[in-house]
Amino acid sequence: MAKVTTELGAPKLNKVTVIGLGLIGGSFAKAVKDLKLSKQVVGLDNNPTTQKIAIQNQVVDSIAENLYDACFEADLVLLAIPILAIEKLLLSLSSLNLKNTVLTDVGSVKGNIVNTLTALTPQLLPNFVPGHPIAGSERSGVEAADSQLFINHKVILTPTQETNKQAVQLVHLIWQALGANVELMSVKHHDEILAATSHLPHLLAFGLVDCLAKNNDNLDIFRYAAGGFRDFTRIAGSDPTMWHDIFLANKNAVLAVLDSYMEELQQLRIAMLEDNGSQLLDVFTRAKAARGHFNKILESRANMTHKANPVKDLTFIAKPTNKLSGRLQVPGDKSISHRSIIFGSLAEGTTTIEGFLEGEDALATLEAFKDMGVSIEGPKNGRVVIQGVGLQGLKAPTKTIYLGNSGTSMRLLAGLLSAQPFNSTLAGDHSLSKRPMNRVAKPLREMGAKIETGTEGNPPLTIEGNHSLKGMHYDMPMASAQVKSCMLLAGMYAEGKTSVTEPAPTRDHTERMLKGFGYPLDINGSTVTIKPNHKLTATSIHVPADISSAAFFLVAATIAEDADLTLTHVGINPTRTGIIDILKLMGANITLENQKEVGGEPVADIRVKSAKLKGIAIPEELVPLAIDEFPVLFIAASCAEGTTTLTGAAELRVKESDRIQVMADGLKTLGIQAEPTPDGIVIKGGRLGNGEVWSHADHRIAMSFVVASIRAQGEIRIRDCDNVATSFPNFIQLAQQCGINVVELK
Ligand SMILES: O=C(O)C1=C[C@@H](OP(=O)(O)O)[C@@H](O)[C@H](O)C1
Ligand SMILES: C=C(OP(=O)(O)O)C(=O)O
Repeated sequence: MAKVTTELGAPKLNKVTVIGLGLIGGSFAKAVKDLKLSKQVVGLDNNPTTQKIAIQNQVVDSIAENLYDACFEADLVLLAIPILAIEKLLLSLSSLNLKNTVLTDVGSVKGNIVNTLTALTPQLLPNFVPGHPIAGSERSGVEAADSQLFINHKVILTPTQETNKQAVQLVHLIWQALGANVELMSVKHHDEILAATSHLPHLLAFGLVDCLAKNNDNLDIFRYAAGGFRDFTRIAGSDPTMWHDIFLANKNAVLAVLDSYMEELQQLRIAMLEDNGSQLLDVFTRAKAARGHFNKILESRANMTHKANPVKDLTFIAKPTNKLSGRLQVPGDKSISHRSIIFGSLAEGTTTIEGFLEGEDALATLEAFKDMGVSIEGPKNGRVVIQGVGLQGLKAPTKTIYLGNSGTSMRLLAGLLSAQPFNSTLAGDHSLSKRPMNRVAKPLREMGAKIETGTEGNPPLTIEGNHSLKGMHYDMPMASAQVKSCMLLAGMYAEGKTSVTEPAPTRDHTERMLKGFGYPLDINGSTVTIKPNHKLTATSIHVPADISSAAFFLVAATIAEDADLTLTHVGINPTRTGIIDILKLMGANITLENQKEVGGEPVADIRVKSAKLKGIAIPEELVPLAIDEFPVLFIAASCAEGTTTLTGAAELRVKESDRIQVMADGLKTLGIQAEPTPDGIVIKGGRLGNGEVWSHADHRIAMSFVVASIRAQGEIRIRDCDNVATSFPNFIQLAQQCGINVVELK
């Protein structure tokens, strides 16, 4: 098998062959050729006109005379012919003795190909990587070949247990080099998803156009047809032969989704017949909300065109200032907001939440539960009302659950969904798609869960339902409240007891909230134990202001020359107050006023005044208690006299960005000596200069550099700030309100 050169992540091959030079085959060949991924690119197509155009348009280097020549010593052969023709081709290929050649295809149905391989040509199975680029268009033919066709499109690979891992890696890398986002999936799951999202809509479009065209008045119908008709039937212009093949090959999955669609139409028909407006309204409102969510997914995919061609690139311009004052209430706690939705949905009865964070991360969790059939009203001014469905009441989501930028949503949901009687897929944005998920997948698998991750243990997560879990004891290798919470959620459904021991205390909101919902659990030192067969009873929740958001103002007021600022009603759960302890060790002037307990969580008003800071060695035991606050603590360290050293914080490298490296880069740009180490950083206090820094789409980095501007010598331009909305949507307004000199560049 060809040696894959991973330099720049792109393979270097000797010979790539494409059989079938239509739009997809031609575009693949042209892209491989343009990017010089192979010394030769050979095409095979039995249409002489296609052969001519392929050479003329430099889609391939040469056209082979026959299958043998085409495949001889090829490293990779891509089969891009109609699905039903593949069977015959596989039989011919099996007689060629293709020892080291990797085969892959582009068909939009995978089951029939894998069945044929298994039944008729099992010797091809190890080197055959079934694939499907989702990049079709109603254009067709080699003349439409476009080497950019796959950029930012998904390619799904559905290797079987027999598929050779190196073969999968080669195909993965080559698609990646063509700009595609590669995902792995089981064959069955792929075919069901495609039946619903692509095949059914095509069937409907073909059917509607045919039905109207048969009508005597069709001329008038087409003449007056408006945008709705055009939008809905665009895909009826697709290649009839190709679609004929697809429907026959994926018959069962399409019939299943067609039946449920026909039932839905039947119900809509009855609702109209019976003048049941409220039912119509219900369906349309639900559909509109779902479509709105889908738009967000599309938008965020578009955002993945990031860096080279950012669709949005929110820039903050921040300038020095001296005086900060006033009373601010920052938005609700993100960790508690996530958990309020999760437990409210799983409870029996109606849960009301006040102070919910209306940021994108917490809203992603909220949407996920709506996708699973939970009725949730709001948020409206921080108020959310959830009609809980009970521990066994979630419904199968009809599509991939999209969790945007939110690691907490994905890791907590992984535990819950592993124990459900239905399949689910969890996906996220560009940043979340790179974050480690084996930390939850591994222990969940030990409990009996069936989870697939991306090749590097990253999202998407594909979770197979209907596997009963067994309780276990888990000694967590890292201090992570997300892993702990994931295990506790799975433990509510597992047979026997599930216990988790953490290496250092982490935020305990899950434990507190479980108790608040009346679910028993046992906490003994660093070990939490949970058992199944209890229930959650609806309650009301008051989410305190997020100390992780307040942190920006705690540092801002400390480093400003003339500051006296109060942050009201902030959660001061002792597993979250590392920021206060660390700042105080550095010499900050922080006092807690008005302390009380609200809904099981301690809160206080935090008053902070200007102070002269000194560098310290940050005690390692405080690291998990301030884990999200380090970017802004690095700004405090830059303004301190002397050196601040952080160790034991390698976790910072796997957050929304590598927070050690990204902060070090930004601080260096501003003239501060900041030396990253594998598990921390060494920062020498100095004068913050001015310049342009990049947040790498990390909300906390963006806000931290706004804080830095207070003591800068001039203007700081902070790029890539859109994600501030994930945790702190009104950050700029509150910053301006207390005197920070910052604006969004429009
Ligand atoms: O459980 C939670 O709500 C969180 C736990 C922490 O992550 P880890 O568990 O990965 O440390 C933290 O960084 C994150 O912002 C929120
Ligand atoms: C790490 C964070 O969140 P999450 O892991 O939920 O993406 C954060 O908010 O800093």
